[in-house]
Amino acid sequence: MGGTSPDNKPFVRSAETKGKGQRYKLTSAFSNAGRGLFEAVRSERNLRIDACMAVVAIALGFGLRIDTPSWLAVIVCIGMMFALETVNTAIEAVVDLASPGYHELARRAKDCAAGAALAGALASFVVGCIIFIPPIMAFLAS
Ligand SMILES: Nc1ncnc2c1ncn2[C@@H]1O[C@H](COP(=O)(O)OP(=O)(O)OP(=O)(O)O)[C@@H](O)[C@H]1O
Repeated sequence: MGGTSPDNKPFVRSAETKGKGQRYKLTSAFSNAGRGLFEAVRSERNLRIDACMAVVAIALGFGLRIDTPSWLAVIVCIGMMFALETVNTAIEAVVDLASPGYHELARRAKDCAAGAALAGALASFVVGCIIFIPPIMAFLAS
């Protein structure tokens, strides 16, 4: 479709053909994005921890019958964490490609990407505390 890589693996769309108006099927775009998410979850411990936290939050949400605004906050936090960790994984891969050896800019890029994921995780933790602690306390007191 769009040429081959040096090791003969087909590009869905190469940088060369990108600007020439070549059609790119929506199904291919979804399949590549899904593969990226799957690979990130498989390779990144932090994403697997996020997935476990998401399952716990959803179970608590059903168990404690949280309201619609709380569900919206939980869903946004889960989506934000998966997005940030996946972008962090992408940045790590690009940095490793561009700078396999030590470089101060590589360090800064990776530290900033990790910092973004940490900021999202801290915000999600606070949101989780605000949503879940009051009903848990009420449940324990009853
Ligand atoms: N090429 C490099 N040059 C300079 N420092 C680097 C380089 N690669 C990694 N580092 C430093 O090592 C840290 C860990 O990098 P690594 O690639 O192991 O990420 P990681 O442990 O998978 O991070 P995360 O937990 O965010 O997924 C980076 O945050 C950075 O400070």
